[in-house]
Amino acid sequence: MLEVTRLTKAFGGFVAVNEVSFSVTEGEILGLLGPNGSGKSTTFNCIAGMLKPTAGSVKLAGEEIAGQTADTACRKGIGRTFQIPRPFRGLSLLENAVLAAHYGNGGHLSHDEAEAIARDALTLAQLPPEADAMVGGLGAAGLKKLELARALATRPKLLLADESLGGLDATEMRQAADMLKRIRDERGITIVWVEHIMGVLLSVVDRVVVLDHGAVIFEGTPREAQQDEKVAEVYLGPPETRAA
Ligand SMILES: Nc1ncnc2c1ncn2[C@@H]1O[C@H](COP(=O)(O)OP(=O)(O)OP(=O)(O)O)[C@@H](O)[C@H]1O
Repeated sequence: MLEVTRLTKAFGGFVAVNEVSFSVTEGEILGLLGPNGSGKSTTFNCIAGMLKPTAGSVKLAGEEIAGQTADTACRKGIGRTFQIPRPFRGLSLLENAVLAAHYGNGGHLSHDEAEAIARDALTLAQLPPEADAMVGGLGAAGLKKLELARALATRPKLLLADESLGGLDATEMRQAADMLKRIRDERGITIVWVEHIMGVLLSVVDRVVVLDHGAVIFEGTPREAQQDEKVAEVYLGPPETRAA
């Protein structure tokens, strides 16, 4: 469904993403991992149309989408969440999701259609779909859920989830991971999930791609990732510096 080939993004002379290639099959959950600054968000932003790649190809269902704008990517079926949620705080949860539904569908929906999609997205994200539920009362976990609901309301085929666990406690992380799995299992939405921590992600994803310094250093199953020396080095440092 998604084919990223030799994707490269340079900022001036600095190459943040260097010939990154990976593919995602329909219905899969792929974990895109790597330490801070390894190029995960830049890769994401090139796929979602927030950044124009310097070189390389991004194909969605066989169609080249590299260099297209974010709204084109969204209308072609790529939904994304952001690391730092920025909802419209003066609006209700439902109004936030309705706006996302209109945006993701090119403004072609009637109000009733957009509202039905928005309520469904809020319910899927385990948020109250009632018209009077406001953003103000949400904590970190609630804001992450709203971020997810807004992305779901665009009716994506491919969901790019950016650091869905940031700022959550252990229980909330487990719930967030289970929610992404349920979204894939129940709706068949393909997911690329970016995190800098491995933790609970490994129990949910089908496959893992690990970036370091802008390049792919590992691709395989979660079990293989846990046993891979290069992955351990990136996360834990060289063997001689690790605690016994
Ligand atoms: N607009 C930009 N201009 C210059 N350098 C940038 C820009 N965006 C990102 N970078 C640099 O590119 C590198 C990769 O950044 P990126 O945000 O993609 O990493 P990341 O893996 O997502 O990190 P994190 O886990 O902290 O979000 C970093 O060194 C970062 O400083």
